[in-house]
Amino acid sequence: MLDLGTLHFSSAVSRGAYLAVFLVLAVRQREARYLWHWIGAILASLLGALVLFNNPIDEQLPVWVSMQLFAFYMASLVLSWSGLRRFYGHNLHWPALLILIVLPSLVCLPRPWLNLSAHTTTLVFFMCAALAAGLVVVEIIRARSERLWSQLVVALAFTGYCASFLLVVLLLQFTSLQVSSKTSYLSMIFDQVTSILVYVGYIAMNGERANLKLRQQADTDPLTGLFNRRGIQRMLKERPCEGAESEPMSVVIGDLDHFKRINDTLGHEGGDVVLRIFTERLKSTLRRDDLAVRWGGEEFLVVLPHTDIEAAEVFAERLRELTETHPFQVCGKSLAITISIGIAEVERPAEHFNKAIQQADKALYRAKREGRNRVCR
Ligand SMILES: Nc1nc2c(ncn2[C@@H]2O[C@H](COP(=O)(O)OP(=O)(O)OP(=O)(O)O)[C@@H](O)[C@H]2O)c(=O)[nH]1
Repeated sequence: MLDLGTLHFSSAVSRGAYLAVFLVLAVRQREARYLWHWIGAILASLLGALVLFNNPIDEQLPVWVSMQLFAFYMASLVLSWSGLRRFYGHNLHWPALLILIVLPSLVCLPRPWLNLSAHTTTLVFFMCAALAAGLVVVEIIRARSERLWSQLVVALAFTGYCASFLLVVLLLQFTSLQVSSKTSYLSMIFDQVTSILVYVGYIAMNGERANLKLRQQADTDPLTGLFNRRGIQRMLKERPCEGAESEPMSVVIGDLDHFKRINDTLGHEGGDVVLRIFTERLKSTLRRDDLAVRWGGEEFLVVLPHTDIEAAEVFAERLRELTETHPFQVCGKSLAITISIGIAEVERPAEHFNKAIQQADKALYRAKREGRNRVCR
């Protein structure tokens, strides 16, 4: 079996390794300030491990050593929590964080004068530690909209920490449990496993979010924030039917008329403003399940689930009218802009989506040929 000294040593070494990895990440991702909190958390627990390494646990620890230990381990937990708050974009309340870090140490301070036993101060420490670990779990539960699988690993680890700290509180309070080399041995093994889950979990959360962001950027048109072609193809692959196969589905392709003239008179920036204003109008006409896509330069595609060709025509006509009757205010000028629209119903199965787009595209060209500012099917 491993002796306690070896466990403390391996704990310190593994934390040193995590520290190196997190430092590299923090230097490469300067905007990710939460990484510095997690670096602080690892550093604090590394220092705590070194203090334990230097002090035999079977003897009652001197007040000064207990204070250091409690402060380092509380700092590790609290900085984990503050890092997560930053990760999710929440504000920090530094005074509250500091109080939580130093409270167990402060309780140690008057120990010799108030005749407080080490047992009482240890109890306070574990209660504060359970609170801090619980706060981490609450933070992750509150942020479930982030949809990161890796945050579940961190939540699991901190649930384990919180439960084990509460268990120690109960045992200290209601049994004659003494902190000894045997209990320390078990807690060290538990900590070694759980801290791996926490730190690897943090690295995975960081990577998973970066991946999601990249994928979102690749699927989104930066000017309008709508899906681009790639985005809609992926979306349809992931949600192929948009409802039952028996449900109708239609596609609408709209192209702003004479857009080149707008660019020629107002410049490219003016043209961009028109595209943004049109996007807002388009969005205001959509239902929750409808998907809008920037299909090309001044061409927009709308996928309308649960919609037959008649209903799609009503939608398209409304969009055409909204564009025509509300002049666009750009660079202090009021512009009358119109749109030509082609529509088609998607034959089932949904694999015929591309065929429907070709049909809507043909209808759009007919709308252009027949004089623009109209809907064709
Ligand atoms: N401002 C701006 N212009 C764009 C963008 N993408 C494409 N365009 C311009 O859109 C114009 C499209 O011109 P055309 O394809 O000739 O079509 P049009 O002038 O709208 O004429 P019709 O479609 O026939 O009514 C071109 O001048 C492109 O440079 C963009 O992101 N921003």
